This record gives sequence, structure tokens and C-alpha cells, in this order.
Amino acid sequence: MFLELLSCIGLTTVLMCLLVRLVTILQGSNKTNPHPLPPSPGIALPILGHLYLLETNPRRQFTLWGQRHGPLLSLYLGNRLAVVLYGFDTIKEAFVKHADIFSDRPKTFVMQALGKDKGFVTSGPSWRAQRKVTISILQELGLGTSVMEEKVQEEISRFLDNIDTFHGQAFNPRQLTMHSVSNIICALVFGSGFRHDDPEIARYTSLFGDQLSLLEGTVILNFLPILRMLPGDLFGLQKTLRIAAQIENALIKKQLELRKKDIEAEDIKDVPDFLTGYIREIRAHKAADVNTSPINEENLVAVVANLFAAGTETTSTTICWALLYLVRHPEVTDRCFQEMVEHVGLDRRPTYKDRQQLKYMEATVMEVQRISSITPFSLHHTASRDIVFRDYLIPKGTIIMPSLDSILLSSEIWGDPLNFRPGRFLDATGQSLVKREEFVPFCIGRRSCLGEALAKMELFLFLSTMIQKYHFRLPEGAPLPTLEDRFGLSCTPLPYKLCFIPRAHI
Ligand code: HEM
Repeated sequence: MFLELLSCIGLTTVLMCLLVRLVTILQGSNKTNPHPLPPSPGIALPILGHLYLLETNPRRQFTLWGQRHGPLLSLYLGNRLAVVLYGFDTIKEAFVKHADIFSDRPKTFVMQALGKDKGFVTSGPSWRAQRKVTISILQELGLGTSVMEEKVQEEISRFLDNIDTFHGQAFNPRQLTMHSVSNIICALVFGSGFRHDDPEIARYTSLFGDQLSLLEGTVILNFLPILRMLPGDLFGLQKTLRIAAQIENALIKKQLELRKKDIEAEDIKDVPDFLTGYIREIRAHKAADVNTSPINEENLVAVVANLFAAGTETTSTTICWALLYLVRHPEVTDRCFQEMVEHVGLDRRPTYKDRQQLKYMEATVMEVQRISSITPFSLHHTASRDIVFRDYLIPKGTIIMPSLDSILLSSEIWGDPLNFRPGRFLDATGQSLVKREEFVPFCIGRRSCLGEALAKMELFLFLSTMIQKYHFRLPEGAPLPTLEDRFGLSCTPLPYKLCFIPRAHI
């Protein structure tokens, strides 16, 4: 594909770039330079950089490069220099010890077009303010507590009803789980403004899914600027922007205006939802006469969109991986079920408090997150200034890619990383969880996932409830679903179908 692209580009441009790249390479390989760039996997071509080396699913390739060149690897993604960090110590040193330098997000063409430098796509004081306010409102809303659990449990009831409409027939659980976890974000963000039977809201939340898939196609525009000149909308950028504007105007801003009216009418003091909490913060900042405060409506809209984007795809992908591993490992499913029978019984649904007894279940969720490693490079960071890190130069603006695969799938850390073995997270008695700091599916440092508490609650409750209620069966004659993944914003399982047979029917 890249060779075809090359042929579209004028010869003069190629030669000019070749010259520039040659100079860069010579500079980079200058042995007298006391601090060179980290080693790279091969020659960087003009325009393409190292993109020509990448396979469609480059995970294994990056792992091999890490073993050969790590713990730091530099490569050009088109015209952008990127450094991949390998191993727990390296990533911790960068994101925790040097957090001041490694906590920014890179400015990319697509994110700028979409985010207009708002919400969580930003860096510096604006991002810090969004993170602080968001965390404090989510805590007020009871993130990780029984208040939040009520919302999750309500949605699980609807999820089970939806599964039952298939009457044991095979279906791909992806869409249902996406729908349910985005309803949970809706309930969190819009509170009483969100009605489950509102078809308009359902339409816009499903558009979020479309937008995320479209976004994947646009990523190449970040690295090969020349492609932006091609006529038409080959990479779907215009379509992505249109959907983003639709979601922003017809869903988020509309709900925002409704909420503002409610607040004026009722003079609401406590915080029933995220919108109300953020509006209250905006007013507090205005009252304090902080005119330039980043706590404003534009950022509110962006933060809400970010919560949807960050909180739906990831959680639903993990649930789909969990179901896939559970059907491949019936002995694990059986043990989770036996534990459920012993500690919870079958007369009531499991609660989040039950995880104190359901240790094997909790270990199973952790093992799914470890082995599926759904965001192998986390989200990209950038260096906010030049730094010499482990004797290599990392220039300001370099894209930083932490290889979470190099931790979650490391033989040195886990011994047998490719075996699905929840017991690795339990002590010898099998009664207590072993917490490992190398368990990093939410990454580490100042940028680590701020939805971690909600995600853990959702994963535990959705999966334990499904195990309590159903046998997971493959359709008659279907082979075991493959462990191959589809590389994208998060790494998803290839589509598969399952039958959910109520245990009571067997
Ligand atoms: C299994 C589910 C989830 C996984 C595996 C996951 C993983 C991650 C990862 C790897 C990052 C990037 C951290 C970094 O850049 O260093 C991240 C960021 C983020 N996540 Fe999650 N996440 C999940 C669920 C959620 C949920 C449910 C929410 C919201 C309620 C959420 C909100 C966010 C936000 C807002 C950020 C950006 C933080 C920032 O830039 O400061 N995530 N997540």
C-alpha cells in the first residue's frame, strides 16, 4: 500500500525529502554525539519514515524490536519521531519519576481537528484543571461506591433482558455490551436527563461507536501530511468530523441547555450528574472572576465526549475478551461459578461487595485484562522538552509510546504470560489476591486512566452476573474463537458468536 502511495507523490518531492532525511540519519548516527537518539529498527525512508516496516497488526513486531533493541526504540512514523518505551522500570521512570516531562499529549492533526485543544486531549494547566474537576465530580457522584453500583446494576438488568431476547440463539455480544456500557456513561453524565427509552439518545450514543471506528482510518493523516491533499474523503476525516459535530450539538449541548434550565428553576445544590457538577464549577469560577479559566462550556462538551470515547470501547472490548477466554476455558468458568454458589448462592445477583469473597472471580477479571492487553501502547504521550533519558536524547515533541505489552505479556514478570491462568493473581491458599505493581492495564503516572474504579466495577459485575446466570456455548459445530486480535484504537477480538443458555434450563 505504501509503495502505491509513493508513486502518487512527485519525484522532486521525494528527492528533496530524501536529502533532508539523509542529513537527519547522518546526524542521528553521528558517533561523536554524546547522546544519540535511541536505536531504530532500520532505515527511515523519505516521507514514510519506518511506516513501510509495519505490518497490519504490528504488535508482535514491536515486541521483537523491543527484545532486540529495547528498552528504548526510536522510529519515524512518517514525519514524526516516536520513541517506544519497554519494560516496567523504564515506563515507571518516565511516567512517575519524570512525570513533569512525560505527561503531555502530542498535538496531532486529527486530534486538533476534532478536539480543538479541549478536554483531555490537551496538556498543561488546562488538562490539569479538567482532570482535577472531573475526578472531584466523579467522586462526588460516588465513583466506585454503592451509589454508582446502583446505576451499573440497573443497566445489567436491562442487559440480561436483552440477552434473553435471543432465547439461547448465537449472537455476537459486542453490540449489546457497547450499548450497555455507553448507557452507564449516559446515566453518569446526564443523570435524570437520560431516559433509556429515548430513541434519539440511543441513536447518538451508537454514533460514538461509529466515530471510534472511523477515527482509526484517519490516524495515518497524522503521520503522512501529504495524504491530506488527496481529493475526496478517502480516510473518512470529514465524516468523522460531521459525526463529532452531530454528537456535540444534538446530544451533549442539547442536554447541557436542558440542565442549565433545570438548575435555574430548582436551584440544585447537590450533584445528581456530571453535567450539573461541571456547570456548578463553571459558575464558581465565574463568581471568583477567573475569566480565563479553562473550566468553561467548551471544555465541558469536550470532556463529556472524552468520557464516552474512553469509557465505552475499552470496557466493552474487555468484556468481549473475557467471554472469549471463558468459553475457551470452561474449567475457569466452572470454578468462578462454584465460588459463586458457595459465597453468593443463586437467589440474588452478585454485588460489588461480594468481591471480598469472590477472589477467584476477581483474579479472573485481572487475568483477562492482563492477557488481552487491549491498549498495547496506552495513549500516546509526548516529551514537553528535550531530555537525556537513559543516555539517549529524546527531543521535545517526540511521541512517546509506552509498550504495555512489554509489561503485561513479559515472560520475566509472569513466567508463562501466554497461558490464561487466573491463579497467578492468588496466593498459595487461593484466598487472597496478590497485587502486582506490574499489573498496568490502566497505565501509570499522572495520565493514568481516571475511569479505573468504574471500569473495575463494571467488569466484575457484568462478568460475575453472566457467569451466575448462563452457560456460554459455541454454536453447533463452530470452532473455538481465535485469540488473534484486530489492531486499532483498542485491540479487539475478531468477531465471534456465543449462545447464552440460562443455567436454570439445563
Ligand atoms: C477496561 C476499561 C478501561 C481501560 C483498559 C482503560 C485504559 C486507559 C488507558 C491505558 C489510558 C491512557 C493512560 C495514559 O495515557 O497514560 C486511559 C485514559 C483515560 N481513561 Fe480509561 N480505560 C478504561 C475505562 C475507562 C472508563 C470507564 C472511563 C470513564 C469513565 C475512562 C476514562 C479515561 C480518561 C478520561 C482518560 C484520559 C486521562 C487523561 O488524559 O488524563 N476509562 N484509560
